This record gives sequence, C-alpha cells and structure tokens, in this order.
Amino acid sequence: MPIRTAVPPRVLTVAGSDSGGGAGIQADLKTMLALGVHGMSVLTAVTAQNSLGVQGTWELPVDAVRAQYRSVVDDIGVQAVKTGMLASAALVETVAELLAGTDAPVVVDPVGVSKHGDALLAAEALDSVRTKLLPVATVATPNLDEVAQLTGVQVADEDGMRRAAEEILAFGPRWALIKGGHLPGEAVDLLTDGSAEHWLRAPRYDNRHTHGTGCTLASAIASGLALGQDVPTAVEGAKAYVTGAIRAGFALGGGIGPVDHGWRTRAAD
Ligand SMILES: Nc1ncnc2c1ncn2[C@@H]1O[C@H](COP(=O)(O)OP(=O)(O)O)[C@@H](O)[C@H]1O
Ligand SMILES: Cc1ncc(COP(=O)(O)O)c(N)n1
Repeated sequence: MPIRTAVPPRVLTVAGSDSGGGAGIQADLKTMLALGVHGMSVLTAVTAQNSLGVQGTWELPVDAVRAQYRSVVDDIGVQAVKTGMLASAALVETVAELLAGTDAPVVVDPVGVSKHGDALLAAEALDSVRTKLLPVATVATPNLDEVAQLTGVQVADEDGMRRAAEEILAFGPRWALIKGGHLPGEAVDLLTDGSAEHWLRAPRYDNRHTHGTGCTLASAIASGLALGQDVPTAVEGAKAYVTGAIRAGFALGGGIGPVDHGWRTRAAD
C-alpha cells in the first residue's frame, strides 16, 4: 500500500475530561473521528463522572493549559477550535487570551452545568465568559440554562429564543446557536448572526440517554468548519449528526447514558 501523503483537517478541543466517555474531551474526539478530521485536545480539568453525575473535579494549572495549546498550535496547527468545560475564571481568561491570537474559527460551548445539575463552571467565571470568551467566538452554542445564566433571559418559546440570541450576540460572537433541546416538543435550535435566521428542527427522541449532546454538537460544528463549510452548512450537518447520535443513545450505567458517536458506522439493530 502506498504511504498516504494527504492530511485531514485538524480540530482542537479545549475542554474537560469525562471519565465516563460520554461528554467532554472524549465526546469531542469521538465526534471528530466520526466526521473525518484529526482531533487534538487541551485538557482544562479532569472529572470523575459517570451516568449518575459528577463525583469529583480537578482543574489543571493555567500553565499546563498554555503549554498544551502551544504544543499543538506551534507544531501541528489547527483549522478550527472548540471550547467546552473551562471550570474557573482563570482558565476562561487564559483560553480567551490564547484564542484571541488564532485565525481559526472558534466554537464556544459555554458549558455551565452538567445534565445532572453539577456545576462545571464557577459562578464567578460567568463575567469572564461574557466579556473575554464570547467576543472571540465565531459561533457560541448556549443551551437554555446557559442563556439564563449569561443573560438572565428565561426562554419558554421560539420568540424567547430570538431574544436570547440578540442578547448573546451583544457579547460579541459572530453567530449564536441557541439550543432548544430543553424545551418540550420538536428539538428546535436557532442559528443567527443578527440578520439571517436559520431554524433547525429535528424530531425529539424520547431517549433519556442524552449525556454529551452539547459537546457533540459543538465539536461537529468545529469539524464542519475545518472541512471548509460555512457556518450555516456546518451547523446543519452537526444537527443531523447529533440527532442520529441521540436516537441511537446507549443505556449505559444506572442514569443518563451517552449518545452513540459511532451511529453512522454501526449496523442498525
Ligand atoms: N431528546 C432529544 N431529541 C432530539 N434532539 C435533542 C434532544 N435533546 C436535545 N436535542 C438536541 O441536541 C442538541 C444539544 O442540545 P441541548 O441538549 O439543549 O444541549 P446541552 O447538552 O448543552 O444541554 C440540540 O441540537 C438539541 O436540539
Ligand atoms: C467534562 C464535561 N464537559 C461537559 C459536560 C456537559 O455535557 P452534558 O451537558 O451533556 O452533561 C460534562 N458533563 N462533562
């Protein structure tokens, strides 16, 4: 077999580790593999986590985050970046400062609380997310709890999603993707840059195994951007991927199981 010379686009996730393998760094790298890009990681925190909740969290020192980022960017290079759990104000500010220096598109998933209600971001870090991290985002992907934390807007319907998007865009990201996964009915998300409005609709699967949906969606968007897609195309492809992964979610553990990142390669059963 000839030695391959072409290289895939490279995508970097800056996020926390989920020992259960459903969310965080693990979800991000699995998504990237499934979507045909080379995934790389800057670890910000380690969680002891499973389908029942988060049993422990350990943050990495800011120097360890800076060093990982420099190792990846200075040698291998990145075509897109995704951020997830950043844990503390110091880590949010360090990551925002590093990303201010990249030309690559940045997808910010402003992770606040896990599906089980465990805090993944210190309350005093919210202001750094608003003023330092969101301004460097190409796309910000808050869920409705994160919208409430960041803007105070309580979304109950699609008009509320529009209001939420305006408030998120005011912090400076180029696009806002407001995820309506926590509303009843269809799984509806709103993508907007303040002028164009794209509504993404998918059937809601009555599947409680949704651990990692937000991480998966944001990593899939970053993968699409690295492959050269524009933002609406990357978001549309990511929505289709996460919808399939939710539909195929695994009943692992005694609580909320993970989505199936490999659903496209697994035979239907
Ligand atoms: N039960 C479900 N069926 C289909 N899509 C869903 C379901 N729950 C969430 N989604 C979709 O999954 C993606 C992640 O949304 P959400 O669960 O709100 O994010 P997070 O994981 O950050 O809380 C969104 O596109 C949302 O519409
Ligand atoms: C390390 C880490 N990062 C992110 C999430 C959010 O994922 P979810 O909202 O699906 O619990 C998580 N639970 N753990």
